[in-house]
Order: sequence, then C-alpha cells, then structure tokens
Amino acid sequence: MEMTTDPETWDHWAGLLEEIDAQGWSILPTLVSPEDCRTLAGLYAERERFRSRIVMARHGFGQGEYSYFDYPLPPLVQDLRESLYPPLAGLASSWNDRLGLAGNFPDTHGRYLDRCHTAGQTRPTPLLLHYEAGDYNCLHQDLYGEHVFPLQVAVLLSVPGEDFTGGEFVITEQRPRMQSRASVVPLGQGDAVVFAVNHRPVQGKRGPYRVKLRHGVSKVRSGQRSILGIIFHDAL
Ligand SMILES: O=C(O)CCC(=O)C(=O)O
Ligand SMILES: [Fe+2]
Repeated sequence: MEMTTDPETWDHWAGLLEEIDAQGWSILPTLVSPEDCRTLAGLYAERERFRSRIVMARHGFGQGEYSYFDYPLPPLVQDLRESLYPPLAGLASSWNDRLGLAGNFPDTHGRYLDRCHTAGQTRPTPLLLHYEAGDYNCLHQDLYGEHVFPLQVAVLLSVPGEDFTGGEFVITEQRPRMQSRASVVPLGQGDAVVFAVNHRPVQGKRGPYRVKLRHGVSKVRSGQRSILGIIFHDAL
C-alpha cells in the first residue's frame, strides 16, 4: 500500500499548521489513494485484526460500530501514524505551552508511545468506524488516559454522494461563557481531517484562553460510510 502523498515531504505543512492553529482543524486532501481506501475499509470484516469492537448504541454513543486495531497495525496505518506525528508535534507542544500544560512532545511517535506505555497506556487506539443508513456518532472526545496527544486525524474511506449520503463530520467549539460554534468538515474520499482532540488555545485580550472541542458525525441518510481514525496516544 502506498500513500498518495507522503506526509514527510508535504510542502503545504506550514499553511496547514497555521490553519489548524487558527480554527482547530484543517484538511489534508487526498492523503490516501482510492485503492488503499477500499483496502482499508475492507479490513473491517477481518475480525482478528482488531482488539475490540464497539456497538455504539449499547453505550449511548450513537448508532453504528467501530473496532480498534490490534498491534501490529496494518502497515499503511502504522506508516500514517508515524509520518503524521512529527509535523504535528511542534504545534502540539506550542498548544500545551500556551494552555499552561506541562510537557513537550518528543520528535518521533515511537518516543511518544514509550511515554504512553510507561504510564500503562499500552492498547492501540487507531480504529475503523462503519456506519449504515440511519447511523450517527454523538459529539465526543477520544481521551483514553492521562497522556493525550492534542491532535488526531481521520481519513474518509468511502465516496460521499456515491457510497453514502449525509454522514457529515462535525466539530463543535465550546468557548468559555459563550455559545458553542459548529463546523461541518467537507471531506472527499482519501481526504484527512486533522483536528483538536480536547482543547486548543485561542488568543484573547488578556492572553490565551482555552476552547473545548468535540467531534461527531451527522446521520448517514443512505448507503455505507467507513472512516479510519488515527489517534496518537494509546489507551489504558
Ligand atoms: O466517523 C467519523 O467521522 C468520526 C470519526 C471519529 O470519531 C474518530 O476518528 O475519532
Ligand atoms: Fe472520535
């Protein structure tokens, strides 16, 4: 499997990081080829690749299901997790700094995982989500322990308008003492959205303040929708 665009040689990173910093999310267009999208979506049926399967309705999370990959991750998922991490680590450190949180993030994902594993967060978090007509995902945050890498990525594997309708990726921002604001993220097949896991700093008149983000998916109106989630911290 090959990535359409190699994140390590991505020449738009500066602009993307700026946009993530300014609005809490941005899109990496055509990160994964259509062929690899199909292959990844097809892995959902291979039960032995996953450590656990969650039926969302059982937990009040929404409707639909998702499964967490087991280690070793499929090579493309492993490659994406490793190669997307370094360009994001600098912004992640800067966010922690501005939010008054401790800790700089190491340069490589391997070194960051060592930190998670030492703290008992050893279970892999990359996941495949699968929705059918009528399914949706309630607004949530993917926090799995004390160690949280502040950015995560999701790659749409299905073709909107063809494989499914509805099912928009939604992000909300909860600003202190203000009403929440929603963004709909327009994704095509193979596009990745990079977004804040928990909160992000926004510059106010008296220094940076903290905005809390949640993400979810509106109701899928028809067809089937698959998406790959890449979370950089492991789970307790
Ligand atoms: O299905 C979606 O678009 C939401 C994916 C998601 O919640 C995640 O990747 O953490
Ligand atoms: Fe999520």
